[in-house]
Amino acid sequence: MARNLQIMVVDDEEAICVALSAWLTKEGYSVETAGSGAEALAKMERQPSDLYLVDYKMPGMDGLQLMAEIKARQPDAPIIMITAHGSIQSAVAAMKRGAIDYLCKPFDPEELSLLMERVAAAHTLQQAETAPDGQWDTAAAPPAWGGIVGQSEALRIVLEEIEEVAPTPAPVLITGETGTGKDLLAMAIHMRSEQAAGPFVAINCGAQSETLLESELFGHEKGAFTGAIKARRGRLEMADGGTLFLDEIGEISSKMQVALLRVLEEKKFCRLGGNQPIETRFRLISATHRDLRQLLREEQFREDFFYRINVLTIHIPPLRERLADVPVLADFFLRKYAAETGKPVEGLTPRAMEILMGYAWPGNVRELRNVIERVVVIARGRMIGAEELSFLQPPGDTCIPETATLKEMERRHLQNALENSDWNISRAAKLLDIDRVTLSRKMKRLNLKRP
Ligand SMILES: Nc1ncnc2c1ncn2[C@@H]1O[C@H](COP(=O)(O)OP(=O)(O)OP(=O)(O)O)[C@@H](O)[C@H]1O
Repeated sequence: MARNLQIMVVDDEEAICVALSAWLTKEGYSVETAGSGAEALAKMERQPSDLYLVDYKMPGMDGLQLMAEIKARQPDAPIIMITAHGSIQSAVAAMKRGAIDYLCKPFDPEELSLLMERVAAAHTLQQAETAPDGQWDTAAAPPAWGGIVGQSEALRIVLEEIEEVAPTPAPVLITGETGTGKDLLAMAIHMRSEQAAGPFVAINCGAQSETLLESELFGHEKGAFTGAIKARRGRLEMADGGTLFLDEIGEISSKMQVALLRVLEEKKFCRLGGNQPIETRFRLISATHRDLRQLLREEQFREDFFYRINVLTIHIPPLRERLADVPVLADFFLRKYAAETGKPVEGLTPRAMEILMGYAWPGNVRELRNVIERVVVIARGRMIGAEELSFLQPPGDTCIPETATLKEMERRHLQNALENSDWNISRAAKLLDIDRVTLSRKMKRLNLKRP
């Protein structure tokens, strides 16, 4: 995935520059390297970066001196100091002089990944906030919201609710159909919360088996189970001082609900295979596309856990109930994919837009994004016409009647994807942009079987 962040890595050890550059490039960032402070400043004159990763100990100009030089030229530039393992003093010195964080050598890829995501999110938000005009053009519109595009009244209300709940420490439950943007909303809450400077740690509870989820959340000690060759921190630990986002919370087992409830109440836990309590304090945000009250009635969800995670609720309506967002989202994705693919596509014809507005979007914004990506890739001219969107109007019996229930629509939609993939679950899941486990679960629930 291409990310909108230019990073400069400054280190006199070439191996570190090469390794960091390769890793960050793989993660989708644009990277430039410099072997000394002087080289970094020269490169910066030509092309300033959005983020600087600077080694503390370098011959000639050291990390702190370089940081002062960068700040003199680019006062708002975020700088992360690279320090040797265990060198807490240098990390503290760097933070005191304005570094936003520090990284210890050798690098923990997971930590690096989280740190970069946090910086990238802050950067997107800052860019949106300083953009001359956002998508919101009414006087009552909220300030720009990093990455959240829309102009409907329904979305405006949701964003207002976010402004209200974000600064409080209370757990938030975000509900809404799949693909409505719950992840983006969770991130927006984090960015406006007291923990904004801390980590935002997300985990999809529905995408993995219970054992894996448990070890991802709690971490484990060395030898806790076969294959645990070294100790590993879990997400509960990583989220300390920040936000823990539990996506697809409706999918977790009763046993896991009990375990998490205990952590939420005691604010401490033990890694798997360990007996040393570890303290952790985080803001909890959960999300689900399921009706948790229904799950409560069916006794598939615990009441105590439900009330614990559901102190504040934010509901994001499906796209078909906020059609005013469709044109701006379509335009946003069209520009994005045109820029990424280098295609000279400029817009949609009025008839094409009518088709988008008339479609039910069972997969919500994610589906709209995928549709636009697809039509940009196949586009021949500068405008996308109705014929390029004809696949949104399935012929004959696959046509979904206007009175269809959501469940029927979901079933038809999944069936279409499965038929288009010869009932290959991996391919269909990719087409639908969900994971295999979720698709298999949905198939079971909707009683969808290969004919
Ligand atoms: N208002 C929006 N503006 C821009 N992009 C959006 C918006 N809403 C959703 N998206 C994009 O649509 C895709 C799906 O959004 P997201 O993953 O947040 O949905 P979700 O509700 O969390 O889905 P799921 O329940 O499947 O996890 C993402 O690529 C996201 O960036």
